[in-house]
Amino acid sequence: MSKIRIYEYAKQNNLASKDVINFLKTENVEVSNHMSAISDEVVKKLDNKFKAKPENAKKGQNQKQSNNQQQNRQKQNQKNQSKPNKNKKQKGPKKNQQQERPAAKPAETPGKITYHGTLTVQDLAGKLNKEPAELIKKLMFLGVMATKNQDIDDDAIELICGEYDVEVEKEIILEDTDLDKYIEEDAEENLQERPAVVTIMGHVDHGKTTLLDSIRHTKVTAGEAGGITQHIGAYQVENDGKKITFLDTPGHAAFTSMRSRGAQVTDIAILVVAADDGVMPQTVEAINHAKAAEVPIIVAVNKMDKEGANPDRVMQELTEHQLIPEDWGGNTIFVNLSAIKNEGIDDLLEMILLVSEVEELKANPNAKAFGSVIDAQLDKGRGSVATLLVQNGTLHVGDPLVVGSTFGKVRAMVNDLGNRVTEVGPSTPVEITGLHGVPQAGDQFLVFKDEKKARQIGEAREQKQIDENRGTQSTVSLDDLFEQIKQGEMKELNIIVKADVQGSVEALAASLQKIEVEGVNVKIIHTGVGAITESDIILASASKAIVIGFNVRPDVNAKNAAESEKVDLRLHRVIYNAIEEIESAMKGLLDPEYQEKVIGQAEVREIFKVSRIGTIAGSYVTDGKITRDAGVRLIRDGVVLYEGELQALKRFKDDVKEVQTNYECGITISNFNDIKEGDTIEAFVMEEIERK
Ligand SMILES: Nc1nc2c(ncn2[C@@H]2O[C@H](COP(=O)(O)OP(=O)(O)OP(=O)(O)O)[C@@H](O)[C@H]2O)c(=O)[nH]1
Repeated sequence: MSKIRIYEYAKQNNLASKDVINFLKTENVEVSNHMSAISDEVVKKLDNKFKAKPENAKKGQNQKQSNNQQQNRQKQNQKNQSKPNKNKKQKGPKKNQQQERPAAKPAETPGKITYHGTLTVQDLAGKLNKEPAELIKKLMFLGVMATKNQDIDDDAIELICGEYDVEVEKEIILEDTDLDKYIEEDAEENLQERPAVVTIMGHVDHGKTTLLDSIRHTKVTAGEAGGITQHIGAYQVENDGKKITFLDTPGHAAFTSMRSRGAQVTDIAILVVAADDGVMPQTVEAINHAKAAEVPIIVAVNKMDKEGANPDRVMQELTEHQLIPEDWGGNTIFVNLSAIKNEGIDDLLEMILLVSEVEELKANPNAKAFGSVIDAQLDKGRGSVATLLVQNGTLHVGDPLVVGSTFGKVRAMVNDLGNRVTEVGPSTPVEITGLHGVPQAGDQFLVFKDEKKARQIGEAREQKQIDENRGTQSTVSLDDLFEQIKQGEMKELNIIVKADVQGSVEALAASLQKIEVEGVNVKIIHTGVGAITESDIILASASKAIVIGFNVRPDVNAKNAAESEKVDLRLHRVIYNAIEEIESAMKGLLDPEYQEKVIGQAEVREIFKVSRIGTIAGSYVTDGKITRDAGVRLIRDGVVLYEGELQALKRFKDDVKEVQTNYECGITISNFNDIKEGDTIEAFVMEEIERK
């Protein structure tokens, strides 16, 4: 791809950069200034405009002697070109194209046209060198009623072009779809303090929802007229004249799934632990999720009103996870409270404000707004409704914006109290309407100066999303690990370890942690006993981690999630192999020639014991197929009990080569008889894969 910049092109062709930029704008090519690089395609466009016809701009001198007549024509052409450029600002791009045309030579129908975004009838007429009226008539015959300035859809454009035998291509600018590129950096002096955004996490039933409600009721109802709060996915409260924003969906799964989409909205995590119950598995998960996101944790020891409440035990248990109270020489804040009795709520809010201060949370309220989607859905009456959290800048009604892979213009805004508002500043949640599509929680949004640009980028992002969904690029994969390490892109390799028993988890994690290759070491971000779950995969995706399963399998949801999130999942039955694989991958020594591929699964429905043969598993193929020469694994409750070979595969009495989905079969496994009803038999083959 050419990396010529506009000013270079202009210089080479004796043109003013401004004229080049103006022309590109009439062609809907996005350029910001004379330093912008332009693609080959755009250069071609410019050549067509500035070189082909006039051919004078740079060669005027030489041609002077050769042909006077031609020169006159050139002058004429030049005039025609410069005229529209001069008054471009007042008249807009579409008129320019029109104005140019009458002076041009008899208009020829082009062989091919390209466009991006949408076209009005007039735009299309211009591109085809036809009169808009002619197109309007043709459209009418095709059953499309449109006026000159109306946008026509892609199908209609194609139909019209077909009528004229013109090839048509819709261009999507895939470069520059990254919203980060458009975020302007804020000067330090423009930054002001902003409210903290808080997420509440913790084990099931430890009181997350009750705490959220309690904070809302004690704080919101007090000051606000009416006091009926809307559930828009987040709310704000005031304490000591300072605001705090709470995300309304408690739990680390939501938190991390947002993070996996690029949204890091939480500034502080409140870890709720019931004083009578202590640290439970999901408490640990929540800690790991918060740590992976590098978010400070405040511990809320809840249910202090209960009889068995034992806050000391909670503290004790949490020290094992490096959350050490200040009293014991650590730096984790613990607040004892009772959500149900509204006790200790003020203390908690005070502590949140304290941590906010330490974190120096700041934003520029005068910038163009950007932030994240908290929640979004399609409403029957209102169309796409999205709750956005403004993270920087101020969002106004009427602002054009790109949100995830969609775009629009803020039509109306409603805050968490159900009031209509016209503008909202940093750390404020607000529900908006006016988007063309429904974004996803965790998507980022950014306000643009004009609607057209928002639309172009929104459409390009949508296209990119579609392409990416088709693609197979993984987040972090052992296959390209070495490349990433070599390029210095990776400092730490994040790993999640799941195994059948705690002993294996610990052994594996300890060995993995010792690996260090070229300054890159392994960081175990989460461990657990049991099958690999969707939550593990989401955490892996958000943290760019690899998941290692030792004697365990992913459950169905996890398997699907790993596929869609492109998380590299490695399953092992020998600890040494797991360690060696990681080490080799980091050293670039991974032998990628063979890879295991699961080809099918069968459910064991009935057991027949035949003394001569052993246990025959009367099975039903639920997925893929089972083949005679495949390797097999016996899985019970997500745990691999045995891995080996098939001894026999039968349909009724006959030996068969393979059995497809939805068929029954009899399976015997070589040297293994401990098969039970409800077990799963998984068939796999070793497949040769292409080396990168
Ligand atoms: N005694 C007492 N009970 C509480 C307190 N806080 C919550 N509970 C009770 O604990 C139970 C669970 O509370 P929730 O707020 O639903 O817990 P949660 O963590 O949101 O639970 P999930 O949404 O299922 O994860 C409910 O019956 C609450 O009434 C408290 O401070 N004291």
